[in-house]
Amino acid sequence: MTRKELFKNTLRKSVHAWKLINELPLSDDESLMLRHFMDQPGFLDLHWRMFVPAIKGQGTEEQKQKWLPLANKMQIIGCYAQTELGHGSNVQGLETTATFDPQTDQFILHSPTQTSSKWWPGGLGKVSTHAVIYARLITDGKDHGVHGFIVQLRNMDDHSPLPGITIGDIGVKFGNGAYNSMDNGFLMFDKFCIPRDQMLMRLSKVTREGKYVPSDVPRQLMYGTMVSVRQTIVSNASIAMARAVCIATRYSAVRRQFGSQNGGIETQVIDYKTQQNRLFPLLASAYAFRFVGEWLKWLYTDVTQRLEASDFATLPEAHACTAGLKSMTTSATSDGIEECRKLCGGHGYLWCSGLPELFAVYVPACTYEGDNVVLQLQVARFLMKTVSQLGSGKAPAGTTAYMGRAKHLLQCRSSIRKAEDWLNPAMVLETFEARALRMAVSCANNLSKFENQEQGFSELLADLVEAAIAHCQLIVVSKFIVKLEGEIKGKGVKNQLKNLCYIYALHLIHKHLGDFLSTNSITSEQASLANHQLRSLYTQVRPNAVALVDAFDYTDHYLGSVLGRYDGNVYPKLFEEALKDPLNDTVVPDGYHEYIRPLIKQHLRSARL
Ligand SMILES: CC/C=C\C/C=C\C/C=C\C/C=C\C/C=C\C/C=C/C(=O)SCCNC(=O)CCNC(=O)[C@H](O)C(C)(C)COP(=O)(O)OP(=O)(O)OC[C@H]1O[C@@H](n2cnc3c(N)ncnc32)[C@H](O)[C@@H]1OP(=O)(O)O
Ligand SMILES: Cc1cc2nc3c(=O)[nH]c(=O)nc-3n(C[C@H](O)[C@H](O)[C@H](O)COP(=O)(O)OP(=O)(O)OC[C@H]3O[C@@H](n4cnc5c(N)ncnc54)[C@H](O)[C@@H]3O)c2cc1C
Repeated sequence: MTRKELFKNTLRKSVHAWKLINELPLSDDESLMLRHFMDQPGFLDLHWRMFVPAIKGQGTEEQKQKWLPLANKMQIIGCYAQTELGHGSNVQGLETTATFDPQTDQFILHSPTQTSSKWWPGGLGKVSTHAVIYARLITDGKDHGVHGFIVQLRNMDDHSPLPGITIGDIGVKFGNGAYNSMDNGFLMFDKFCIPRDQMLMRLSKVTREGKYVPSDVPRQLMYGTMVSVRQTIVSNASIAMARAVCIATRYSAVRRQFGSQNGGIETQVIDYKTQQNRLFPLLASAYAFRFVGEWLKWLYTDVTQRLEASDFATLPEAHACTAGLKSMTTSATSDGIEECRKLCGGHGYLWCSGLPELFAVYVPACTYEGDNVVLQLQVARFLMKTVSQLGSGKAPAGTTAYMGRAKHLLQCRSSIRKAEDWLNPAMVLETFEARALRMAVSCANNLSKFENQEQGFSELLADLVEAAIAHCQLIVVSKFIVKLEGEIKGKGVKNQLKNLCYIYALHLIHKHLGDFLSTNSITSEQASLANHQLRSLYTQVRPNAVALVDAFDYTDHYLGSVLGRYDGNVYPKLFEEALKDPLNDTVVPDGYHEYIRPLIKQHLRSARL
């Protein structure tokens, strides 16, 4: 499809999905599922996942009563317009202004520079009638920082931009189809006026007289919509990873190379330990991310309930967990999808393998909802704060509770003696805790050598990110272990999940061996034992690998991959796909007479053939 066709077709699908949701009707969870199977980024994502939650989270009761019924019936379509051409990560650096005019009781929205243009918001370019706009609030010449506003962008009769608004699509993005179904947009305001009651005023207010009334709740609640989406992105990472792994595992069982004896069949590539060493940790990650996603959903629900009761104590942890896990799981999944493409050899590079499109549509997850490095630095700040409070009498809680055992974890030596000891959950956990704590404490010690903490922080950024990743990996491993300790129906299933849990943990040790050795969390002998155990786990997973990906229950239609077909009938179908290519419509290609024939003829003449 051309870009225009792709965009229009996605509009068609989105509106059809919305019709089904109402007609059947579907519950909220079912509606999310339907969107998932629609399987293309589109304006519904931003309307439901960001515009509506932003109003719910930051609007007053009156604002919710006014706007939510319209949004819930999709009589208005909204998006979330925060990022600007010049500023994305640095939200406090946004330039768009919203200046209160007491004479008209209005805010004047203005884009003072080119870099202040909104740039990137999905659904903004061509579809949205409304947006939640983030702009600097100015009253009486004073800048109060960034706040949210509900703004109508387009005329409700003919969809034209309202006077004072310039709006459009930012152009083609990575990949052929991928994210190009979405109208990520730009937007500029030229002194555009909105009524005062369209500032989202649950957190802070501007009175009729133009007085700014700050809230008595943390201003970070303004970032709540991002926290909510980051949480869902973790579960989505599992879905995308599982999809790539399903394709690569099924195909690795079909594909044979070398090893034929006396004219017999060749070896299935899934039997090579190198293939297993690349594939099975990704299979394990798909399960691990699913379980940590379930836990994160619980954490998010818990913090939401606490916030409603004005208990803000767990907000920093919820922010650190959603930011860190969003970052860690999306980076691992993007890398994992690419690894799965390589695991499928040359055929993985074919569009019909389903992997190139999956990669192209998935990889921006490392950037949207917060650049992955920037987000890990938020985790690092949280860790440094926690370390600095050790010994102050304030016991670390939640995911940093292990830091409360700092004295032990800083000096303990792993008691792993034989390979099977690596199947002991307490020993594995302690290894990850020791490594995470020691990396965090080492950063804190190095920071303390700087007179200026912020300067020290900038100097140590790379180490801080590594410490944050170590903490996030510990969370994933520990939540996998907790899952195993809970109720899992079926002993066989539990055994399989145990294998995957240890593959996940031991492979991380192998991959980040430098961290584990340099922090003396394990010895090089213990590292060898971990490798030995890993190989044995691969052997145990091998006979069940295909069943473990079938368990994801993806249809062939959803996978969209010739290589990942459930029936394994890969080669005939590759031919069928090839023959569908427009280049094969004719035997002699268009251009032959124009370019190939004259070239050949010229050579034939000169060679006197
Ligand atoms: C085939 C498949 C197809 C599709 C895929 C399927 C499904 C998709 C699934 C889900 C996707 C859903 C939606 C669509 C996807 C994309 C849409 C994308 C939308 C966007 O990208 S919106 C824009 C997002 N932008 C960002 O994330 C910006 C990142 N920057 C920030 O968040 C902050 O500015 C930053 C960097 C965290 C903080 O900057 P700064 O240091 O300047 O901090 P502040 O001074 O502002 O605050 C300091 C203080 O506040 C704490 N804090 C920061 N953030 C939060 C927070 N969110 N909650 C709580 N607390 C927070 C921070 O720790 C500091 O605390 P301290 O003072 O140290 O105690
Ligand atoms: C597909 C897609 C959809 C999007 N949808 C929306 C949307 O609906 N609404 C919306 O408002 N926005 C949206 N965005 C924008 C997105 O949120 C931002 O792109 C994202 O937050 C990153 O910001 P940036 O582009 O400014 O990156 P930058 O911050 O410019 O990052 C560039 C580089 O600088 C590094 N860097 C930046 N700051 C630091 C630091 N402090 N320390 C160390 N390194 C740093 C980063 O790691 C990165 O390597 C979308 C983006 C994409 C790609």
